Amino acid sequence: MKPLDPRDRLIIALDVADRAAAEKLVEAIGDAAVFYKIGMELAYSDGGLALAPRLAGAGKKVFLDLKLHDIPNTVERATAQVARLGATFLTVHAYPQTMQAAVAGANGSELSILGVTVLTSFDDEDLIEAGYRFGVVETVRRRAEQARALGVQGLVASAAEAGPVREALGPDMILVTPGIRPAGGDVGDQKRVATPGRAIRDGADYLVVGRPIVQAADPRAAALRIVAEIAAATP
Ligand SMILES: O=C(O)c1cc(=O)[nH]c(=O)n1[C@@H]1O[C@H](COP(=O)(O)O)[C@@H](O)[C@H]1O
Repeated sequence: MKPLDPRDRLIIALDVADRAAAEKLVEAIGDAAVFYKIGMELAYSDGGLALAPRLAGAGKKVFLDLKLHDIPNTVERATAQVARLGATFLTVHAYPQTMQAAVAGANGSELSILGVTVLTSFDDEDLIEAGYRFGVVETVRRRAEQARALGVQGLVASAAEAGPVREALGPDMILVTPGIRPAGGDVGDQKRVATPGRAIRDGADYLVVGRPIVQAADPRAAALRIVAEIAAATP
């Protein structure tokens, strides 16, 4: 289950407005990557969600980043629907009720559930502002422990706290880290970022990269550079 080839560890976020733009990007990336994330922007566009079975049928891996969060009955039934789309990963917010329901909904399918711990655009102050009792590292660690106890397959967290998260998860759970920026890259709205090399060295299994590839003048070259950095950091 864990990726061995550096190329398999890069997940490219197809954060584009429509299916045609996404197809064009996948075509341009070619064999530089195999794993693609369909997030809210593309999923809610006309035919965006239908791209998941299309890509899976073409031999790509698909991460459906729908960040489900609702009452357990709704999450379980929605997850069972998503499980028919051929995706490898589905995100839900890492609340215990939500994670438990998603695991039940995916039961018996190929779909793995990833709990989104604390968004990488949040820092300690943002959590306090939102009414949380703990800062980022403690909140992520607690959610990691809850996810593990509930049999969730993996977590999404920033590479900035990958070390303590990996400790809480143990070696087998999947750790996916967005907020990846090549050294000196524009951070944008992200607050907890790390370079590809650091994320891998600190225990990430997969890196999610959007704008540094999607908005690059040459997305394939940008993807190849990140895969090379992953390879250089892989023991
Ligand atoms: O669930 C995610 O993938 C996610 C979680 C998180 O905490 N932070 C985060 O940035 N993401 C996603 O990862 C991608 C990061 O995009 P870039 O900042 O452009 O590389 C986006 O598609 C986000 O929706």
